[in-house]
Amino acid sequence: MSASLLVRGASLLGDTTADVRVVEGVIAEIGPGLDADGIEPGDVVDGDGLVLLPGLVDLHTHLRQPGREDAETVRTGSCAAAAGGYTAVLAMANTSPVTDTAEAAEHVFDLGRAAGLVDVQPVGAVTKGLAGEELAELGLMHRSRAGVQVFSDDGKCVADPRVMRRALEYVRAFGGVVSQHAQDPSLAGPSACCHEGELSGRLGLPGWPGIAEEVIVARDVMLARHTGSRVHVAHASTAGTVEVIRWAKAQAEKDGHWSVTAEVTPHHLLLTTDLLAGYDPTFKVNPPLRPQEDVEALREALADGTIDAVATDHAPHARHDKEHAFVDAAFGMLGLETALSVVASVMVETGRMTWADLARVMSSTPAAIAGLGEQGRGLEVGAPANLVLVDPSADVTVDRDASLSLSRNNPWHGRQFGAAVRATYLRGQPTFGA
Ligand SMILES: NC(=O)N[C@@H](CC(=O)O)C(=O)O
Ligand SMILES: [Zn+2]
Ligand SMILES: [Zn+2]
Repeated sequence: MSASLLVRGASLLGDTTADVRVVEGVIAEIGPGLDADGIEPGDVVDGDGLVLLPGLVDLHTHLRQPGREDAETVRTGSCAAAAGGYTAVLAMANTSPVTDTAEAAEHVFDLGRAAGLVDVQPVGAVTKGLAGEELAELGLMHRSRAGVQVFSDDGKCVADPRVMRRALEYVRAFGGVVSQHAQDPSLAGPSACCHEGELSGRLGLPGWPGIAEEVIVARDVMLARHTGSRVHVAHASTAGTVEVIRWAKAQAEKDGHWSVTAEVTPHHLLLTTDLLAGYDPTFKVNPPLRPQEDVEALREALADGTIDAVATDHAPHARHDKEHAFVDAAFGMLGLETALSVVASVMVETGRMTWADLARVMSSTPAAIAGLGEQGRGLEVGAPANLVLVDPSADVTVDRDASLSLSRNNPWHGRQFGAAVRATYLRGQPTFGA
């Protein structure tokens, strides 16, 4: 397989039909009826009936390596990412050891390059050991070979406002961003595991109220404004969070010297808290699945740009951590392989967004937030050929046992979707399908 290919007759961003010629990993020509000179016959791809999008970029992936290679490795997670149409993923820092030094970040970066299926970009921890007290080596991680731009204690909230303020001040110097797992630890107590509401009462599960997210988001946007820095809201899950972000974006626009961005997960766009009625730990996740009103607000916010991006929060867990009584099971669910199908079904097939909008929220905007400029260039001549071919009229049923992830905590098992990834290319090299 060479890194040169010709994709014939696909609908670019779901719009115009054209051919795309890739030479040595770079988009060389876009137009109707391109000739196949110099392209091996096996490298001419029939795109008829398919939608061509730029490779997806995930701002929020847990790859588990180092430390929990029983749940996922950089290689298996990269395989799952490529199968989901991704060409870059940001690998969260809550590994063991934590990615809180330049060496740790370079290690994850190198594992990603060695796997070679997606660009693995490490996220650096905000605090040493995710303990929430002392800042990690933010500057050294940024200046390292890994070039860390995004910092997060994800899995834990940077709860101390003084620590958050200092982190924002620190990353401002080099244009970095702090991605916050917004969960006030005292409002959502230590055993909170389910949306606090009528259902949590009935099930007898400790509740995790939306306000525990919203107060942290409100605090953080004020800190970002005060410090003139950039804050990113990880996995936004409530209507109240959307309101705060909407207000904050309007202020940031007027002020001009700070910014807030936000992501939503595919599961928070479709699944609701009533799935917990069966006490199945597959549906246990942080933040918890919320009621339909929140889901509606998140969809609207994604469509109108209040929420900037979709991020998977792919969180693989080994059977022995997930198969427990609900209160004891680990938080998190798989997401890389199904994200495009879910977002297409909720947002595109319903007419809320176009394929071009989907490419914006799943590729160019997340690339911009993470400072991965080349990954965000999209379908233009001269851009790296990071491509995904999507079948918009597939009829697929998710099978957890067909997953390329090492884990099986798949909340989509048995669900049917109308769009599916057919092939993925990283700089012209096929990484899935094809
Ligand atoms: N989302 C989850 O439920 N779990 C994540 C951590 C996190 O994203 O907060 C994990 O690392 O398993
Ligand atoms: Zn989180
Ligand atoms: Zn996460």
